[in-house]
Amino acid sequence: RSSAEPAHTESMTIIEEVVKDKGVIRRYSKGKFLGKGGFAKCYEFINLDDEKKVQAAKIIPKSSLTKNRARQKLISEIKIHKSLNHTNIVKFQHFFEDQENVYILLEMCANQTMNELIKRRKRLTELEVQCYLLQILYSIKYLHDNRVIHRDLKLGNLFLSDKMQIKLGDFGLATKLDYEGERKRTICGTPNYIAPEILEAKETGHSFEVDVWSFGVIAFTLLIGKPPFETNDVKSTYKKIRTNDYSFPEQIQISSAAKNMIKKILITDPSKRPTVDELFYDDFFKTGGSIPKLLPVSTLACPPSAS
Ligand SMILES: COc1cc(C(=O)NC2CCN(C)CC2)ccc1Nc1cc2c(cn1)c(C)nn2-c1cc(Cl)cc(CCC(N)=O)c1
Repeated sequence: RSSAEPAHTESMTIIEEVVKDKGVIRRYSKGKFLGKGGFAKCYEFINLDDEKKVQAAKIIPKSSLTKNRARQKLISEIKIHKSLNHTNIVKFQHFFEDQENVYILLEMCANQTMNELIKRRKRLTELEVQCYLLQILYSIKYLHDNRVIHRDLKLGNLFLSDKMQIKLGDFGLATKLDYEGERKRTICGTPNYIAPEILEAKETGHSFEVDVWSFGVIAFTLLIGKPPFETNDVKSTYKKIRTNDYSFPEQIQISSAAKNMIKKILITDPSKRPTVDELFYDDFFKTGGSIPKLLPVSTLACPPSAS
């Protein structure tokens, strides 16, 4: 600390207006509040020493890290996320701490998450779903090829960049297998689109197939407008997942290719589900025309065809 700075200011505020990262003397200006997740709060951070670069700062108060489990979870999230590098995965840019907080600086995704998109649009056209699902498949393939299981794939973790590219984020429940064939047996935190084998805590454990299950739930939600097992209480939702109790609403027309893909994925027995590599060749992605790499920003508000 420079002598000019009185010592007591650091203890008075929780998140200072200009936060200093002592490690490399970087200064950030705290911008608007973007939202929260668990104990973390997310703010826009403008990097005062790097052409005003804007980043998403996930800020975790140290007061929430007193329990060892919460600390281990954060350490695991940082360790796994730091090691990843893929265009459809949120870039982990930097992390540092001060007396009050841990700061994780992440790639800014200016068009929020697919949660907000679905809230605005109700449901998407099949062309849009093909475009988004392909990008999500690329991100999951990259994770699985690197022996990482995300374990909490959901619309709220699928961010949209300013160019409308999908960026998978939030590795708080992710795990890295130590060897091929390893099966995980425990998970903490409530994944939203949870696979039945995790619910049953099968002695056979769980693995990559849980991400494929969540991918199927995401596909259903984007096409229909709400998740397949949704009820108004968690216990009933878990029962529907365990008994594979879901159906396609009559009043919503979706192609048989879309229905068949979802039916192939939402299978209780994980060994019967397709792998990510197999899903790239599913009929749902075999369209006469080509699938756009990116959609126009206008589709945040209305379908692409209505141009
Ligand atoms: C400009 O960029 C954003 C804007 C907004 C936004 O407009 N949020 C409004 C804020 C005001 N309230 C009333 C409505 C939502 C939301 C997210 C933005 N970008 C944005 C947010 C981001 C990231 C990248 N980019 C990453 C990575 N992690 N997080 C992150 C982290 C946490 Cl802990 C919580 C949230 C909010 C919940 C959520 N899942 O969106 C987000």
